Amino acid sequence: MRRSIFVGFHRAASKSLAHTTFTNTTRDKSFTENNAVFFSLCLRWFASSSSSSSSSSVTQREEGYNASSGIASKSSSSVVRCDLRRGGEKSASSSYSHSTETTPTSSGKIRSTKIVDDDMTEQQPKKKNNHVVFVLGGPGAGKGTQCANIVRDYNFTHLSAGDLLRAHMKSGTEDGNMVAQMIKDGKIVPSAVTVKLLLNAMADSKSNRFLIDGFPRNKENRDAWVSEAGYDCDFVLMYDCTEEVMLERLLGRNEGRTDDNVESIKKRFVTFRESSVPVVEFYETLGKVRKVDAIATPEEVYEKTKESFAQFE
Ligand SMILES: Nc1ncnc2c1ncn2[C@@H]1O[C@H](COP(=O)(O)OP(=O)(O)O)[C@@H](O)[C@H]1O
Ligand SMILES: Nc1ccn([C@H]2C[C@H](O)[C@@H](COP(=O)(O)OP(=O)(O)O)O2)c(=O)n1
Repeated sequence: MRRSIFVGFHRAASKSLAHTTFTNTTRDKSFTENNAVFFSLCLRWFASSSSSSSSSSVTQREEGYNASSGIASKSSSSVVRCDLRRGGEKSASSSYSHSTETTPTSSGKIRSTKIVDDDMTEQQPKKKNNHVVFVLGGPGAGKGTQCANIVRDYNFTHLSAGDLLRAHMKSGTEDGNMVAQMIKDGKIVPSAVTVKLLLNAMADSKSNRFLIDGFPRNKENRDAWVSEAGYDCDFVLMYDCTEEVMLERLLGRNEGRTDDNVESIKKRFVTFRESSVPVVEFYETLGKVRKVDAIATPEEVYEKTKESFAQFE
């Protein structure tokens, strides 16, 4: 904890230095004066924080996150940004435009992986104490089938991203038509559309346990979720299945879907391999993936699934 606070302190100091350097016209004089004042303030701060016990520091920080104070949201966005950079994705600023002064600068100085992961867990506030489980797996792996069992036994609300998108495509709007074409082509619909549908559905629900099925389909989906929802999932339930088995299941599904034909299915498999597998791998680096072998009878798959829900009994 002390180390985390110190890293924040160090970062704020670096940022202040950078700011001073680039904005002062009478650079040398002002630089020296500003930094003398700044470091004197820092020394005072450090002396006072050293005198308080470490347990009270922990309590204060935890309380800060729960209360969603300004300080808490600063720390939180700062940490998520580090994580994004580690994943080598798009620039943090484009994804988190609500960021504040404590956001890491472009100097790219990032904390160690261990500390980032600890902070991910500590700092993401859970809105309304929501529990969110992302359910992933290839097309036809059996996600929807197993979600129905979990809903029955563990009091979860099931939100299928695919179902929400299919309802949306029937709206007849331009947006809906675009979604229809993308689904037929096995493509992933822009995250803004999907995340909005999911968050609206959650807002309409009184539940605080959500199974979000078929989401996030790619890293962009995941980043948009964290940005908009403000928190990550509890864990990812991943149904592992071969394409051969999935193809056979999809061709026998018979739900009248526009994408359950050989041509669309092949495209969906490619999309799954190229976009969805990497997001599962990303969550593996966070230790959040619970894999279930999906090549068995539905009952056997469910027996394995239940192991991940013991905490919800
Ligand atoms: N373990 C299983 N064994 C055999 N068939 C299954 C199994 N799980 C699901 N199915 C069937 O496979 C098809 C696809 O399952 P579904 O749950 O809709 O997959 P997903 O939601 O992952 O696309 C459905 O017709 C379903 O009844
Ligand atoms: N997060 C998501 C989830 C689904 N979609 C689109 C693209 C998918 O091929 C279709 C169908 O998804 P759905 O989860 O219902 O079905 P499958 O797992 O492919 O059987 O919806 C999306 O664009 N983004």
